Amino acid sequence: MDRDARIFVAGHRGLVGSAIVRALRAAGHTHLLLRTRDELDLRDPVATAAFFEKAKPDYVFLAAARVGGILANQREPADFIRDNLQIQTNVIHEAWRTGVQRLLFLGSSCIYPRLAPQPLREEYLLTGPLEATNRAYALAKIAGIEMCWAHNRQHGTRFLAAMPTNLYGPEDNFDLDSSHVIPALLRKFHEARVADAPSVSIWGSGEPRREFMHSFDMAQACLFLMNLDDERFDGLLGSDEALTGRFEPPLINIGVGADISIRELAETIAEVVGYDGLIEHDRSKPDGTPRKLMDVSRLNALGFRARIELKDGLRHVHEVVFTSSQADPA
Ligand SMILES: NC(=O)C1=CN([C@@H]2O[C@H](COP(=O)(O)OP(=O)(O)OC[C@H]3O[C@@H](n4cnc5c(N)ncnc54)[C@H](OP(=O)(O)O)[C@@H]3O)[C@@H](O)[C@H]2O)C=CC1
Ligand SMILES: C[C@H]1O[C@H](OP(=O)(O)OP(=O)(O)OC[C@H]2O[C@@H](n3cnc4c(=O)[nH]c(N)nc43)[C@H](O)[C@@H]2O)[C@@H](O)[C@@H](O)C1=O
Repeated sequence: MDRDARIFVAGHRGLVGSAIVRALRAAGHTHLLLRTRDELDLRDPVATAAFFEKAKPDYVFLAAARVGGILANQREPADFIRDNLQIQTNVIHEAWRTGVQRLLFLGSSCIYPRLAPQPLREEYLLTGPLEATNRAYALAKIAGIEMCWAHNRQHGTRFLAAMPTNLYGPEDNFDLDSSHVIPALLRKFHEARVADAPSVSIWGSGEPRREFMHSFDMAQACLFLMNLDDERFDGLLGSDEALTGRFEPPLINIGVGADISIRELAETIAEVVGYDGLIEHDRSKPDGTPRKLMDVSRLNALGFRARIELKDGLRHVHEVVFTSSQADPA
């Protein structure tokens, strides 16, 4: 991407979008196109079309979505499938119509079957039943992958779908009902330490395993992919199965390649925060998928590796969010 390229970061105030904006600015990009949801609701096809016609982006990072943790996904499946289908349909369609050079669509590791072999390889897409707690969200994301693929096949576009593992970082959602596990536990343990509370309750059995990546590394991976030379980028764009006989969607996993149990995560967060009380389990809350470990060999083979160790990343987020330090995680 040239430094003066017109780059639309959809969802630029979110966890991932804000990290992408920081990474783009650090790399010297000056022509960033940024709109809040109030300025441009991407569920609205007319407003989205008008924006693309006027702003004419060269590149699009599609990090706008309805996002939430296990409970939000379970309680509001209609909102999750509707908003995400609408946002991605409008953005992908307009990106094709207005001649965007490259688009990066962000999906999620929950697109893979609930009981897929581990680590999760890109080829496991559509090979089995999905996890019930986030099936609506996952199906919207799968539709997004197919939309990128269909546009590449029919229109020769260069739209790539990246599937990140579970993410965390400074601009996360820290609401205890709707957030993901890391922001929830950072807040719960921090508040318990301040209040000198005897115990902290975590959801589920603590046995599920998850892989976590800091939003700094996630943003670096996104820029790395969008900056690949044509030969390597085009090599990720999938083939036409009807012609080649091979199932090759335009799909690449983003992750760190290592996971831990939720119980171990809770113990690590307690240590980072300095809390030494008891950890209890609220078994009325769902566990979700037993394990989601990404196979990141395709990304690694291209030359990208995540840099931030989980404990360092947790310390960074705790400092920035709960002690107002502006430390750089890398
Ligand atoms: N967080 C995670 O653990 C993971 C996230 N992902 C994916 O990464 C991407 C980014 O997620 P994340 O940064 O965590 O999400 P956030 O919830 O932090 O941010 C979402 C962003 O999307 C914008 N947005 C939401 N709805 C609309 C809309 N209707 N019109 C315009 N903008 C909208 C929000 O805008 P505003 O700020 O103006 O409200 C916000 O900036 C998503 O595609 C998500 O599925 C994938 C795997 C894991
Ligand atoms: C990224 C991914 O995120 C979602 O899936 P998830 O990985 O299951 O998300 P989660 O981070 O909310 O939970 C991870 C694990 O942690 C446990 N857990 C313990 N205590 C708390 C707790 O206090 N809050 C939360 N949220 N979880 C807790 C929780 O019970 C679960 O076992 C998808 O819906 C979908 O959005 C998606 O793609």
